[in-house]
Amino acid sequence: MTTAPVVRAEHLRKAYGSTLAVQDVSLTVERGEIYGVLGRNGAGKTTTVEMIAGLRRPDGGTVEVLGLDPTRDAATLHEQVGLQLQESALPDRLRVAEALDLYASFYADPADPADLLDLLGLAAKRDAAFKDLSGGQKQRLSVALALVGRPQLAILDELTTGLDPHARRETWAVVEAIRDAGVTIVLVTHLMEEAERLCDRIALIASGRVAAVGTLAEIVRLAHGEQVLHVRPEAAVPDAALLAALADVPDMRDARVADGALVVRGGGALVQDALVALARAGVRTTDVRLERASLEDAFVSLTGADADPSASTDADPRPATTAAEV
Ligand SMILES: Nc1ncnc2c1ncn2[C@@H]1O[C@H](COP(=O)(O)OP(=O)(O)OP(=O)(O)O)[C@@H](O)[C@H]1O
Repeated sequence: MTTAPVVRAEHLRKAYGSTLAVQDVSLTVERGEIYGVLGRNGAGKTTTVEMIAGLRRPDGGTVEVLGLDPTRDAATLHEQVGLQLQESALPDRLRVAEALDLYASFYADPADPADLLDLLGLAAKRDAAFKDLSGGQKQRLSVALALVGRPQLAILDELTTGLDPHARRETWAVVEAIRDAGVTIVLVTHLMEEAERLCDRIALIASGRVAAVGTLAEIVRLAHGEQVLHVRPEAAVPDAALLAALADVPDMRDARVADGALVVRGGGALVQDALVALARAGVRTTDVRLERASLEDAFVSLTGADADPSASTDADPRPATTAAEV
């Protein structure tokens, strides 16, 4: 098995007229991973993956997929790359099994449609017409169609947009099953929770550029350091006195008081150093809690974007205090 990356994109650029959709995107997708391309609507995610898929020719930069040029070697790559694009539609009356058989006929060595229907939980729907499928079932069928050519790479764009939380979770399980079957996946999403749940590595895209790339843990660390410490003083202490007590804590990036509790962010030996500094200042503490900074915090910090839950039109299973979308 080769260890060469499945996708290697360098300094990709693409404009539509005067709109510079992708300004400078470089990314490398390794074999076997689920690679997330995460960003707000209009950030340039779809344009990026369309260049990777060979559907658009870059204005600048280079892209290689499985060692080939997606535009020049489109015919060869068609057999190797499965593509599920946003809002794929099929004729209303086409039945699930018919659609799969039709797509299978495009390939020399297709997957067994029955196996795919099992994998995607659609076996009971094999005779259902496209128009009678639920949103989640339609999405899963579109994934099945992307996989029928037995691709090495599957590109899945906004796979769960518009699905309810239950259908979304089912679809996530399918993506994991596909990865476990050996397919490398590029997953375009604007859902934080989806990226957190599924992706081995993530490229955060903002305004046509890569704001950060890495594992979730790396991105969070890059943005905030590793730790967020919440401490509540036993007795009321003026805010200024609390903050003054922490003034010399090494590796502290931020400290603030909210509702009488201190929230301290930083790296290194933050917890120990902050608690010692408070003790030295005579502040007795209770309710000490350490929190992992979330991907959403990291996104806001790295891209300067304002995570605004009201911008969302999707059902979001998480509490309203956290924005699930970027
Ligand atoms: N065919 C097109 N013609 C003109 N402008 C386009 C076209 N496709 C995309 N754009 C513009 O390019 C920018 C990037 O769009 P793109 O679809 O790549 O972003 P995205 O991150 O995938 O967003 P979304 O999640 O909304 O699809 C946006 O400003 C968009 O309006």
